Amino acid sequence: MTWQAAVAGASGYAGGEVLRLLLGHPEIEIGALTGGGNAGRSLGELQPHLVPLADRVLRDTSARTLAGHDVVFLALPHGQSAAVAEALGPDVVVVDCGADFRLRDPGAWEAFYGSPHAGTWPYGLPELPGARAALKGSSRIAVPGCYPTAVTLALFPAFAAGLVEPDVVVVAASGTSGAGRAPKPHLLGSEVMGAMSPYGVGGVHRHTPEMVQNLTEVAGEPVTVSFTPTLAPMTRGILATCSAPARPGATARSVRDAYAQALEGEPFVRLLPEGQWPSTAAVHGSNTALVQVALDGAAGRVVAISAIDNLTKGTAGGAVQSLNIALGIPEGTGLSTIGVAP
Ligand SMILES: NC(=O)C1=CN([C@@H]2O[C@H](COP(=O)(O)OP(=O)(O)OC[C@H]3O[C@@H](n4cnc5c(N)ncnc54)[C@H](OP(=O)(O)O)[C@@H]3O)[C@@H](O)[C@H]2O)C=CC1
Ligand SMILES: CC(=O)N[C@@H](CCC(=O)OP(=O)(O)O)C(=O)O
Repeated sequence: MTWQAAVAGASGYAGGEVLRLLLGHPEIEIGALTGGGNAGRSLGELQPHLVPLADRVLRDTSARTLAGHDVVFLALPHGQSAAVAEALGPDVVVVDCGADFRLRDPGAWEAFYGSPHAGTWPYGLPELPGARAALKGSSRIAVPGCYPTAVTLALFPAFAAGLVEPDVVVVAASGTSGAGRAPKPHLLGSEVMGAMSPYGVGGVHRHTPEMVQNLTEVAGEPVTVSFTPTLAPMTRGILATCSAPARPGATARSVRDAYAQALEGEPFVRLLPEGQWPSTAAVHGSNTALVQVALDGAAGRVVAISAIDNLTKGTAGGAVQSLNIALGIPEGTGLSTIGVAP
C-alpha cells in the first residue's frame, strides 16, 4: 500500500529533512509541498539537495492545499500547527514536528511558550516505555524536541532501573541547524565559527519541561532537570552530557546491565562498547542515537552521554519512525542507521 504525504514547511530545515527521508521511503508518495513567505518558489531554489523534487513549486499552507492526503507532516514554527491540524480530519495522519502537542501540562506549556495550550498528542519517542502502543494506529503524532530526544534516550534506562536520584544535570551542545533557517544575528558565521556559546541558561529553555515530563513518567516520581544548551560550530548534531546522583547500591556493573537491558533490540539506539564514547560525527544523517554510560564513583553520579543528528533522529527520522508505527508498517522503513563520515 502507498500513502500520499504532504509536507508543510517544506522550505525549512526540518521539512527538508522529512523530504530527504520520504524520497527513500518505499511506501510514501510525496504530495503537496507548502511554505510561508517562500510559497511560489521552486524547491530546487530552496533545497537544492532534494534533486528529484527540484521542479516542484511550494504552495501556500492552508486547509485547501493540504486536503486530500493520507499523511500531513507539519514542520512549521511553534504555535502554528494547531490551527492547521484542526482543519485536517481524524482520518488524516498528522505528524507535528513542532512543539504544539508535546506537553501534557497546560501550565508548563503556557509558562514556556506564552500562549494557550492546544492539547496533547501521542509522543513520538518509540523507545520510551509504552510509547509504541500509544502510537500504533494513532492519527496524531507529536514529534519530540531534539534536545529532549537526546536526553531522554541517555537517561531513561537509569530511571527505569531506579539507579539514580530524580535530580538531573544536562549540558548539551547542538549544531546551528537546530535553530532553523530563519536569519538570526547569533547564527552569523562570524559569531558561530570557532566558538561554543551557552544560551537559555537557568532553567528557561522550553525543552526543560519536556525532559521533566519524560523522565518523571519513567521514574514514577517528580524529576528536576537543570538544562544548559550550548551552540557548537557544526551544522548538525547534538551531544548531550547528562548526570544524576547514583542511588545507594548502584555499581558500574548494575548500571551497565540496566542500559544493556533497556536498549536491547532497539533498532535506532546503540549502547556503545565499554570505553567507547559517542560522537556527533558518527550519526550525521543517520537515525541512530549512540549512548554510553559510566558510574563516577568518586562523585557518586551516573554519567550518560548521547549523540544524535538533531534533524534526523532529533526530528524527521523520529517523525518517520513514529509514522511507520502508526501505519502498522515495519518501524525502520525508509530509515538508515548508517551515518555520513568523515
Ligand atoms: N531544526 C531542528 O533541529 C528541529 C526543528 N523542529 C521543529 O520543526 C519546526 C520547523 O523548524 P525548522 O525547520 O528548524 O524551521 P525553519 O525556520 O527552517 O523552517 C520553518 C518552515 O515553516 C515555514 N513557515 C514559517 N512561517 C510560516 C507561516 N506563517 N505559514 C506557513 N509556513 C510558515 C517556512 O516557510 P518559508 O520558508 O516559506 O518562510 C519554513 O518552511 C519547528 O516547530 C521546530 O520546532 C523540531 C526538532 C528539531
Ligand atoms: C541550536 C538551537 O537553537 N536549537 C533549538 C532547538 C531546536 C528543536 O529541536 O526544538 P524544537 O523542535 O522545539 O524547535 C533551540 O534551542 O531552540
